[in-house]
Amino acid sequence: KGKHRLANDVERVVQEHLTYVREEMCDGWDLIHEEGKMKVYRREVEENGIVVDPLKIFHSIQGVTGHEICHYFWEYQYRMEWETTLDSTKIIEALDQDTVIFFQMHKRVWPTAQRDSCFWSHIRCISNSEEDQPTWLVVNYTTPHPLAPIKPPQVRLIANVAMICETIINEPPLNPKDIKRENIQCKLAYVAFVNPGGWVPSAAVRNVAKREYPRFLRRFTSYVIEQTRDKPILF
Ligand SMILES: O=S(=O)(CCO)c1ccc(-c2ccc(C3CCCC3)c([C@H]3C[C@H]3c3ccccn3)c2)cc1
Repeated sequence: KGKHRLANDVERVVQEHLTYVREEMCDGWDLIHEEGKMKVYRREVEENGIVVDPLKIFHSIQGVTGHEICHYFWEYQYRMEWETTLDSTKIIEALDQDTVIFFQMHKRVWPTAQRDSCFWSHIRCISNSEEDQPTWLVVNYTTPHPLAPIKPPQVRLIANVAMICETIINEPPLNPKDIKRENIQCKLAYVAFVNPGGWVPSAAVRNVAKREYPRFLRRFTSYVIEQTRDKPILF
């Protein structure tokens, strides 16, 4: 199938994330939260007085693959089952079988105005050298769309989010068919650049982010563990 109108944007943003995710976690990143294998880092950044703190979360989940994490993160039909911060979500356009455009209404976070978001969402498998498992990723990136007009007082979020996953197979058995869920784990890096799109009280957004990102990742990963428990492993 031919290239769609946003194919070049998708390629550029995916490559940026792949380059960026490997960046050292030292300069200017604060470890703001740790629970189990989850480490949450943040940089404090303001643009024109608006908090746009980049956020990076590293996590390792036992018993699921990177493909399964990305599948449940990208697919529309599961979203309202793990996303607790949305009033609604819908696909307004499909660009190809791996790239769709979402329009979402986010729950209002007092005292801020309600946010909505319109972003393309792309899922991709990157097979590196054949002996390792492939890397799976999802990128959500804000884009304008005629079916998602800005409707004040709602404020349009500007989001650039990536979920990048590796699958580790511990003590691989001779026959890959014998791999069990207790032998696999997913190492994920979640990166979020979210600009609230309009004035918000810095302290309020920083507190909400510090609480909500770990909560969302905890809930999302538990959801994937539940959904995949009795299913064949999706590599
Ligand atoms: O991973 S995704 O792509 C999943 C797609 O559904 C994603 C996740 C989170 C957001 C988001 C949206 C709004 C806010 C703020 C801005 C002013 C008022 C709300 C925040 C900040 C506050 C942090 C936060 C983190 C997680 C959940 C909710 N709140 C984050 C957007 C997309």
